[in-house]
Amino acid sequence: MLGTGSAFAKSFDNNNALLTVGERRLMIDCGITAPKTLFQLGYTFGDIDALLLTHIHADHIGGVEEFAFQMKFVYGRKPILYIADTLIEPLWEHSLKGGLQQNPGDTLADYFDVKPLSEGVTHELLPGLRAELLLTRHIPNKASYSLLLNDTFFYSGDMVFDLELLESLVNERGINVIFHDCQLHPPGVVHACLPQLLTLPAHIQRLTYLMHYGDDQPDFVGRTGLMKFVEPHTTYELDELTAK
Ligand SMILES: Nc1ccn([C@@H]2O[C@@H]3COP(=O)(O)O[C@H]3[C@H]2O)c(=O)n1
Ligand SMILES: [Zn+2]
Ligand SMILES: [Zn+2]
Repeated sequence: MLGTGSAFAKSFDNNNALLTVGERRLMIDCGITAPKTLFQLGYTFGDIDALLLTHIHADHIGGVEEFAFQMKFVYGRKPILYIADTLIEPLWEHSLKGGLQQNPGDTLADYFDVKPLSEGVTHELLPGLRAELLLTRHIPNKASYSLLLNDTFFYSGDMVFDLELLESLVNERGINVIFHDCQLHPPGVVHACLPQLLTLPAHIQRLTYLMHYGDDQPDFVGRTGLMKFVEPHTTYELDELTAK
């Protein structure tokens, strides 16, 4: 995990991840803090093969302009950009064009090898890494996607509490690890909040790890029921997590 903080956290970096599969690396979201975090952890943008974006908020896309410019002008190649088909136009028109457009007619494709993802369809992102996007509720009229990885691991994009979805993922789809965004204080208007997540049945809590939390997270250690916190700047072995 590059970071595990909420959008406003200052002691935790943005909730972004770097997945390594064999020799290849996929970054999940690239927020404001991602360029500096990568540097602090000893990576460069040149180490990244592909970027996947969950939705358009600065803690998830605020570092994309630098990523795009560095890949073009420092590393001289187009990384893969995996993104929901519905987000391509708003990402360029509403967020990136102001900084990245150099010539009229420039598009995302001038910086990235854009691979549109359709919701509900499994795509192979890297050899050995399959992903399905799930449209999950975050902010009304704003698309945000969560990820099902290799049919075993659920990684929430920002989303509200959705008991029905979590039950169906675990009870019907065989998900055995959940990384879920967690707002520590209620009410959970645009994120699941801790009191809501504490109502999850025990067998789901045991599979659940909390991320995207605020600066007072240390006050909540030991107060998360059967759920654990995802730690920042920490590597998790998916095979080990999902094998439990
Ligand atoms: N309707 C909204 C919209 C946004 N927000 C806050 O702004 C943050 C943007 O990044 P986030 O990680 O989605 O978390 C959002 C809320 O903290 C919020 O609280 N209510
Ligand atoms: Zn966020
Ligand atoms: Zn968000």
